[in-house]
Amino acid sequence: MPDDRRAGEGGARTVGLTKVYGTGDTAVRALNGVTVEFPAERFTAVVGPSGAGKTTLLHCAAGLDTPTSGKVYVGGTELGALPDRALTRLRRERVGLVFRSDNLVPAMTVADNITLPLTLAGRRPDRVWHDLVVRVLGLGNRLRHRSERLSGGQAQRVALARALVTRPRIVFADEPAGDLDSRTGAEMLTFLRRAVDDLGQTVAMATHDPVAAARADTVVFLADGRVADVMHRPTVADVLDRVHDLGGRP
Ligand SMILES: Nc1ncnc2c1ncn2[C@@H]1O[C@H](COP(=O)(O)OP(=O)(O)OP(=O)(O)O)[C@@H](O)[C@H]1O
Repeated sequence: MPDDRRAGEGGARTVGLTKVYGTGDTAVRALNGVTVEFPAERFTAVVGPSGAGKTTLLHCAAGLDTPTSGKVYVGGTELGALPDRALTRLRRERVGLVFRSDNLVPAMTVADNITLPLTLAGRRPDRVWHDLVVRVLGLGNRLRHRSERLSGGQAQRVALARALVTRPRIVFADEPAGDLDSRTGAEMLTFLRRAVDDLGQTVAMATHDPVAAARADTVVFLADGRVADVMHRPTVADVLDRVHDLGGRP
């Protein structure tokens, strides 16, 4: 589903991003000059050991957290230059989020959970796009189910559909398979791939898992808040080797 506007303006990128939590002796430099590209219509994984800054990077890139310095662009728009209301709107309409154990509203149907971001924004779904997302994610026969009856893997797929329904510029996924067993986790990664390959979406995913990372088109290695390496067309063995070279387990 690529469109020219999307291809022309790119997915998202950060330039010299720094994030310091706290002050004085207790200050933690979670990001230290991170320049990274999440190209349009590509699947990018961010890998690194615990505390490397993966979640902080995704949160800053998604406009959920404010960097201490540096810039974030979603499409052609610089987030730091936006007034609050415009930032809220961009976050709602241009960014999709999928987190570990994502919270669906349990008493609502799958259908209503998927369209929730649009309902909150007072918008109607684009039916053609909505139906395509539902079909590609294999949720067509679940739409009337109550969300509390879903398995963990199904719930994550609904969370992905909810992230995609606004047709965002980019979907940020933080350990989206982290709470799933390995088979269901692998399925979730297949659906993230489909979001890119079949729907022309852009995905940025943080993970500890080299097997998950190898499903991406590009892997960005983070260590101590810095980009340590970027690998294109990764294999599991290459990711494992690189993680080992960088001095640790992912
Ligand atoms: N709200 C916060 N206040 C203070 N320090 C924080 C906060 N959030 C994160 N940090 C610190 O920033 C650093 C980076 O954390 P972050 O959660 O981004 O890493 P991560 O790579 O996602 O780790 P994990 O894989 O364990 O989730 C860590 O040292 C963490 O303790």
